Amino acid sequence: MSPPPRARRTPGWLWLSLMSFTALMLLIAYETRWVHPDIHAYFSQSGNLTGQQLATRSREYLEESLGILLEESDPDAVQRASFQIELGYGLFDIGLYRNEYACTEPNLQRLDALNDSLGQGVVPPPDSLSQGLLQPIRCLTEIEMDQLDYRSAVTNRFVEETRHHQTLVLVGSLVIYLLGLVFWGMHVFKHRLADRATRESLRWMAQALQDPLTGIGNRSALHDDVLAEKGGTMALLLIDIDYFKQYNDALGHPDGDQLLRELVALIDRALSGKARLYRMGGDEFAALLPCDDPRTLASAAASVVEEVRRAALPHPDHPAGTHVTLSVGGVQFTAEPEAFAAAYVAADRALYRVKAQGRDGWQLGATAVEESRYGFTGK
Ligand SMILES: Nc1nc2c(ncn2[C@@H]2O[C@H](COP(=O)(O)OP(=O)(O)OP(=O)(O)O)[C@@H](O)[C@H]2O)c(=O)[nH]1
Repeated sequence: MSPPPRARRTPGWLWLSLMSFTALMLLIAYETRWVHPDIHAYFSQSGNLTGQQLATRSREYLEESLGILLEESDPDAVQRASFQIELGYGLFDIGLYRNEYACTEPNLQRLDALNDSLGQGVVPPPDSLSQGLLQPIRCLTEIEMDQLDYRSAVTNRFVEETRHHQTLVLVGSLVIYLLGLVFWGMHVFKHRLADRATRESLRWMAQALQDPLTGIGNRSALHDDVLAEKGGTMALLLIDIDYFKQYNDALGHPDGDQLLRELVALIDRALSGKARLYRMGGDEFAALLPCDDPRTLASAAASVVEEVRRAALPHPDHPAGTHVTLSVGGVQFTAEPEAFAAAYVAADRALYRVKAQGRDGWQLGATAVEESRYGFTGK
């Protein structure tokens, strides 16, 4: 049998937002760490002569040699001029100039020829001297200008590209940031929805266990609470109003409802707030309280009956008196599902024994206590 297909997990909004913010951080790191060295490398040219700088220096050597030859003609000056021309030649004779500037080759030849004749001690007349040096100087000047133009064009392009790049980074950061915020908002929204659903479920669950008229627990709540007490020794009292039908008939159902609420408060007071109360339906209540001793059970049952007697709530149509009375059946039991079921039957029987014997009293269930030993019944 093939295993069931695994449910595909989609990343939640929280993860999406965290991923967006991580992407944003990476983008910023890229911008500050990777781009910066590029800019630095481009603008920092210390130690490297550029195409323009070589041409400038070469031209300066040639101009110097021209100045020497025009002013002096002694052999020493000629030698110095020849040396300057050689230096200028060396800086002029590079691949970049030869490949890209047509004037380079013929002017290098002119310099060669001039230097040859200077080497033989022959200083050309001023006209041809000017030709021999001025032409290369002019060529070098053109190269300088062109290289300057080239450099500013490259710089402009680089600045433009950098600006474009920065705009992209800015827009990208903004988009990622906004996406992150949206994802985060979705996460918070979803979280709130889940919270609300949980609160709603808890409210429904609480309502499902509550009697809406009196606000105390209902029959299901009693079962749940008994299960929660697992193994504990408890007392269960079943409490029924005597002649409630007549009360309703005489005073109306709203007054009947009010009596139900008042009795809850009285029963609670009788048991000193130590019992949990439940409405089992109609005019029947239950009380659940911890009870290690049958005497506690008897005194709890008696207290409930006494408290209502003391309250002397008028009952205009009570066949046997003038005030509201209660019948109570009690039992002690161990909080286990089966023991509880038996205890409930025993308490119910005890209650009906009270009813059968004229009401307004209490009895304890035989399964829980040895009636013969304690004889706990009360009028
Ligand atoms: N006002 C009101 N009456 C209710 C409510 N639920 C049940 N009752 C009434 O409670 C009465 C219970 O009547 P019975 O079961 O005959 O009990 P009883 O009249 O108290 O008689 P005994 O228990 O034998 O003393 C009925 O008349 C129901 O209409 C409720 O929520 N509000």
